[in-house]
Amino acid sequence: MDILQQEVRGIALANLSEVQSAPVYNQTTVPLNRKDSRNMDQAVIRNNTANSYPSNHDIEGHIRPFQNLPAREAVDLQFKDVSYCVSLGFRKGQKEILHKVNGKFPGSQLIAIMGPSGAGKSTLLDVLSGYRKTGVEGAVYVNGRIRNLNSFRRMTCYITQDDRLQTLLTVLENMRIAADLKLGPEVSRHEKESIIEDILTVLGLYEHQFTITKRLSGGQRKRLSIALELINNPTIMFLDEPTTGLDSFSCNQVVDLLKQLAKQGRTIICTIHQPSAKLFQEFDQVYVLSNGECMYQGCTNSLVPFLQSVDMPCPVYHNPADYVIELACGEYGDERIQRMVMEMGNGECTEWFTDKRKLLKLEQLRKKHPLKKIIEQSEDLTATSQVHQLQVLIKRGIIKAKRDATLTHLRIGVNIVIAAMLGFLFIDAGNEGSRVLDNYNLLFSILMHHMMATMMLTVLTFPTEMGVILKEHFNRWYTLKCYYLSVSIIDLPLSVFCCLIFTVIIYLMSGQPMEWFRFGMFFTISLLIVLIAQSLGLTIGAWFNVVNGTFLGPVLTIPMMMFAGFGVTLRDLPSYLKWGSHISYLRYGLEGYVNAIYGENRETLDCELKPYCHYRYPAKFLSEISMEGDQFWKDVYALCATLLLVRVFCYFCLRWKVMSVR
Ligand SMILES: Nc1ncnc2c1ncn2[C@@H]1O[C@H](COP(=O)(O)OP(=O)(O)OP(=O)(O)O)[C@@H](O)[C@H]1O
Repeated sequence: MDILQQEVRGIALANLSEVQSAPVYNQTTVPLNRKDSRNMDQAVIRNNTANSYPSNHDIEGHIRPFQNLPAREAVDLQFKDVSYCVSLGFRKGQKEILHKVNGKFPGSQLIAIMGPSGAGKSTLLDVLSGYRKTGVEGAVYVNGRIRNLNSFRRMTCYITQDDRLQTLLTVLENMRIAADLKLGPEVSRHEKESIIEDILTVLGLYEHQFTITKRLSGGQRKRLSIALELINNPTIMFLDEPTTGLDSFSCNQVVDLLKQLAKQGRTIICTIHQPSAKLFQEFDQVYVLSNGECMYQGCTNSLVPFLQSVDMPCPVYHNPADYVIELACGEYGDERIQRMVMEMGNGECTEWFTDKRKLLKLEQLRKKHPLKKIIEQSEDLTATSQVHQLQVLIKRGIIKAKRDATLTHLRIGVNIVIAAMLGFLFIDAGNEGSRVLDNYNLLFSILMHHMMATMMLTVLTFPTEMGVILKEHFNRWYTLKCYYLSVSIIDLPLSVFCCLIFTVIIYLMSGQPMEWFRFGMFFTISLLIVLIAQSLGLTIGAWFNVVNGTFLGPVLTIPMMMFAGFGVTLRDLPSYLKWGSHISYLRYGLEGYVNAIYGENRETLDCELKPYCHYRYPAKFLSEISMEGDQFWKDVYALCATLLLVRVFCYFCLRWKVMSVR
């Protein structure tokens, strides 16, 4: 398998040297056919409008090539007896989605996996790309040799159906980040810029390079998804429903582009629902699935003769793609499906390929692609060092944070507004002996604000980010460790700023003691609570979707509140529940606040509003709520330990989530 890795590396190195020398495609411009000229006309018309697509043809009518993405050596993909099972849950058994399917996907071809909804198209794509590993049986061969997943992933990319993009970055920023993460340090900035310019031009995104991604149209987003993965010039591209949700013009553009990529030696495999007759003709090969079995495999043009041969002729004027889907749906009876599956040998039959002689057997493929010298390759699939990944991810995080209306602007606004509201409600409560209980309520309110506002914001926003992480991590942009570290680092200054602004407002308005060390203690506790809440939010957001997370976040907080010592003092907690107060970080937070304000031998309080002040002496109040003794540092240590634990736990949750979907 290492030899295969070596082979891939060889291709990659060859590719790099080609980038530096003469680009292969300078000599191999592809003349336009009739369809191309039609497209060019359309492109020209659109170029005259405000929202234009740039033409990807030169003035002589040739398709403008990828100058900086040289051709790839074609890679053959074959699979034998591939089955895939999912567990339906505890004691519910298993469900087999793919039933021992076989197939051959030769290199340099644009291949469509078709079938009705639920036939198993996405599942087959996931299995072939290596995205799904658990529950998979059978063998996948790459150039005649059993697939080594690590080597295979180095030469492939996976483009999901939903465009998982960083919507707050411009097209160019997205491309630059992708180039920085996906191209090794040996590629210079100039080369990266040339590659980006080339890809954006060919994909018709050059004119939109300064547009924020969230403002792109569906078709442009899809092309950007493809552009991002093209940066490191993959040999095999898997695309899940690249045309879904696009108008016919955008569909044609995307498929035309895929065809160009296939012509350059890449194997392009995509699932597709029900293509129009015109779009269907664009594909070189079709693989039709029905209920997890192969009904047809072969050249697109051979589908009609095949249907004829099995006595299911395609009606005249009927789109063959529509007809075969109708058959696969069982509209003409299940026995027809079974007949086609049998005739096809569940994908083993190669009768209907264009040029059968060119289809090589596994041993012939191995001979054609001999083993190369083994070079040790690390298990790490990423192209750059972890320090570099961290730098790039932090850079991206900062751009996002500056533009994020929810996580940054709203968060700062909420902190200012809530601090001012609480300040007005508890104005000057901090120094007045008759308002000690009010002030205690205020401290608890501050604790709840820091906890809920930070946690819920993360619970609501992180699940959206999870999809992007899954895609980028699978496509080897970065390691999870680097991503997690970057998130933690980026959030820190914002947390400090929000906490500081909140603490200053509330501290001054509520008339807390004007001593720097007390302010420092108060701020420290606030910051630790915010960081713990953020980590809990990340954990819940990584594990659950938005709906479950929104429910579970507050619900899981209730026991922590019970044990904080607010309603029931720590002394009055039943002995069998005392353990709860030791694990409640809210208890340490509240105790820390109380100590910051009333501990450290605070002097006697003013008593101006009422003739009798029960808690004029702070020590008396501390004793009554059983928080006497200066516990502050113990609380800080406990909060630091909780923070560390939750952070580590969060990382493992994230890891587990990334692994479990596969
Ligand atoms: N984790 C799972 N548990 C149970 N059933 C599953 C699971 N994943 C997929 N399936 C089932 O497997 C079948 C194939 O799903 P898949 O998503 O591959 O279909 P598809 O052909 O891509 O459909 P569509 O075109 O609608 O996306 C469906 O019936 C789906 O319900």
